Formats: sequence, structure tokens, C-alpha cells
Amino acid sequence: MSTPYIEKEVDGDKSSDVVWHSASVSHDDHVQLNGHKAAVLWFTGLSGSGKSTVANAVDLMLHQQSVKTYVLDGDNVRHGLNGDLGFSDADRVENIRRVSEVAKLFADAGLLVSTAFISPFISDREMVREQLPNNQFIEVFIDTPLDVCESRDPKGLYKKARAGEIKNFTGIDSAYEAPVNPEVHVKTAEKSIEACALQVIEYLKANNFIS
Ligand SMILES: Nc1ncnc2c1ncn2[C@@H]1O[C@H](COP(=O)(O)OS(=O)(=O)O)[C@@H](OP(=O)(O)O)[C@H]1O
Ligand SMILES: Nc1ncnc2c1ncn2[C@@H]1O[C@H](COP(=O)(O)OP(=O)(O)O)[C@@H](O)[C@H]1O
Repeated sequence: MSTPYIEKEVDGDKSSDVVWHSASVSHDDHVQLNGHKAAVLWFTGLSGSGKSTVANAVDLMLHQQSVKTYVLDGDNVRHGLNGDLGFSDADRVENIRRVSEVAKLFADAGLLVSTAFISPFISDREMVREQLPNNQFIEVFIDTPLDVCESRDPKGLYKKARAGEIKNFTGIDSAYEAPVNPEVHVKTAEKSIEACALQVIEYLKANNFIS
């Protein structure tokens, strides 16, 4: 007998006649089969801070240990699911809301999912935390000073933003609210990519998400 993992949320009138259907295979069944806990590693930081790089390094380390994983990356999700969204504050909020729902489904399936989104607003990240059960939200602050991100400029976007060719660019003319008490605080300007990834792996081990 499975227990409903995700409770139905009534969203105004549009879904009031939709009834939640419990799955035959429960979250606990997935976790038992996988042999590790599920969680969402929520990487947040400025553009060029290293979210994608560290998230993918962590993902590879986990995969090599036979942990079931998936990476949701802002650049990729914005090509499909969120291709209709731009970079106004309202669109960023909607971006994170949708990603949060997808991440919740991946975690429900028993995966250790990593997300790499700037996710600049504390309120949105706290919304994600609150909708995930049992401390499954792990905030990973990729803390890289703006000047370092700008000197890396892997996609040439800071140059364009400084030239006024891109508006509402995070850290230039759009806000970034740093995490106050993240589960993992990674300073990429001070250590290698591998050391940054290992810091996340150590957190997962110390908190019994993986063995
Ligand atoms: N105006 C503006 N501000 C910030 N970023 C911009 C912008 N325009 C395009 N890009 C590119 O989009 C990537 C950020 O997308 P996200 O979905 O992570 O943004 S957010 O969480 O909704 O704020 C970001 O990717 P990363 O560099 O990997 O962070 C940029 O490549
Ligand atoms: N310790 C480090 N951790 C992460 N990235 C680093 C580090 N040192 C240098 N970099 C470089 O910084 C850049 C970060 O880019 P990216 O991962 O795309 O950032 P983001 O996803 O936050 O926009 C990459 O070119 C990466 O090689």
C-alpha cells in the first residue's frame, strides 16, 4: 500500500475538479530499490559562479558510485519547458516555481537531483524548501565574488551587460539575494572544481543521504 508523497494542491478554480491519484509504487519503494535517499541539491549563485560546473562534477561523482541522479540546468530548461520566460523579476519567479515542481517529481522518483539556477530571490528558494518533505532541500551556495565571475565571463554575457546590450543582468542591474544559512557554502575562488564538488559529497555522506 503506497502513501501519497505529493499532496494535491488546489490551484483556484482551474484544478478544483482534479483528484490526486496515488501511485502504486511509492516514494519509499523507489528509495528502497535505489539504496540511497532522495534529495534536491539546489545550487544558487551568480552567472559564471560555477553552479553548472560544480553541479556536474558532483553528478559525475555520484553517478560513478551508482547513485541515481539528474541535473536540471537553467540554460537547458530555458530552451524547453521555460522557453517562454525572460529575465524580469516575475519571469524569474515563475522559472523557479516550475523548476521546483519538476525537481519535486524527480525527488519523488527517488533521485538525487541537482538544480543549477541563479534563483536570485530568497523567498523563491524558501518556497522550494517548504514544498519538499523531510529536509530534502539542500541549498548549495556557489559563492563567487562578482569580479571573479566577471573575469571568467564564460559566455561573454557580463561584457554585453556592461555594454548595455543585455538588460536586467544579475549582479549588474538585477538583484541577487545571497543565502543566509545555506547547507553547503562553496567558495570557488579559493579551491579547485574537484575540491568544491567533494565538499558537497561530504555533506551528503555526513547527513546519510549516501554511504
Ligand atoms: N539578464 C540575465 N540575467 C542572468 N542570466 C541571464 C540573463 N540573460 C541570459 N542569461 C543566461 O541565463 C542563465 C540564467 O538562467 P536562470 O534560469 O538560472 O536564471 S534565474 O534563476 O531565473 O534568475 C544564465 O546562466 P548561468 O550563467 O549558467 O547562470 C545566463 O547564461
Ligand atoms: N573552483 C571552481 N568551481 C567552479 N567553476 C570554476 C572553478 N574555477 C574555475 N571555474 C570556471 O568558472 C566557470 C563557471 O561557469 P559555469 O559553471 O557555467 O557557471 P554558472 O553555471 O554559475 O553560470 C567555468 O568556466 C569553470 O571552469
